[in-house]
Amino acid sequence: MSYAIEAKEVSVQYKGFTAIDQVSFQLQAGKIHGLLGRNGAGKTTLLSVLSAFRKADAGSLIIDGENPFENPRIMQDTVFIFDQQKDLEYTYDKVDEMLKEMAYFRPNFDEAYAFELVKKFKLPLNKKVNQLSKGKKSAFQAIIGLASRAPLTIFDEAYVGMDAPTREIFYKEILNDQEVYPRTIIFSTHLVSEADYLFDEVLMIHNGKVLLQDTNEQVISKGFSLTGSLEQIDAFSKDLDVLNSQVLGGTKSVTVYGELSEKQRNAANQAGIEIGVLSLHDLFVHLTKEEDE
Ligand SMILES: Nc1ncnc2c1ncn2[C@@H]1O[C@H](COP(=O)(O)OP(=O)(O)OP(=O)(O)O)[C@@H](O)[C@H]1O
Repeated sequence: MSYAIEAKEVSVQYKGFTAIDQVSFQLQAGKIHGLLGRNGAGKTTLLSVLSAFRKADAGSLIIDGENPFENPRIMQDTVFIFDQQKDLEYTYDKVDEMLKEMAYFRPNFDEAYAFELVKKFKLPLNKKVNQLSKGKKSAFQAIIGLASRAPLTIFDEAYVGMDAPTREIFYKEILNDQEVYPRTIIFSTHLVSEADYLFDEVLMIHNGKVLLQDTNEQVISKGFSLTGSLEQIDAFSKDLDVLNSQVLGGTKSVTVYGELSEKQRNAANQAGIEIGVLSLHDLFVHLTKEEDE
């Protein structure tokens, strides 16, 4: 089971400051959506609306055909995992006790899978949750998020404190379990380069607005770099959407957002201009660059 989401002109304000500014998008059910945005872009605010933690100030939000706010069915089927290090300081139950209790709150919670994950993440079962290290607390949260198998599963920078090998286990588990038990997953992150292979679709936000939304494949296909002599690149790129440029001696390299026609590609090849691919990380960095950076 997985939920589709449709947001229309959703806005959220904090005392007059617009954190989410009339955003509209659709998230397809059963896909992994990467939510990318810089610090303060509005990711957590948006996710707290999608998980019905807070009500939008304007616009409409429909999840699986209904408004999720104060909606017991949708709320029970939504899991929102975020960095709860502070709250977990006051959780005195042991890891195994907590995991056993989860089945009362989460209709699809798979206890056997949760304990399998405990082994993979090497969590000490009989330690109290508040005594876990930072990374293990995040792993504990990730286990709840995964084993809940909720139709709408939201991970908001849920990897905080996990070391690189642990994050790798987390990412692989998302992919593997999603394949067997498809659900709608939204995964917000700054660590774009290491997590980009997870995403079916990408929603990029900037200053509270949607910058782009497309399949991961489409987004990546729209970015490329051109490298050649300064004069050649200047001439070739004058009508292109250049995001960034670098000059090294007589060589110039530009990052471009858009698509090259077959004719342009042939012309570039003939002129000896090198066409390179860009990663989602490169595009994210270039597309969200501020004027003074
Ligand atoms: N409770 C609040 N009161 C006032 N402003 C807030 C509040 N929470 C968030 N904001 C502001 O709203 C904007 C969006 O914040 P949000 O936490 O949603 O961003 P984010 O993309 O999750 O950032 P980060 O990547 O740094 O976690 C920021 O400018 C932030 O300062």
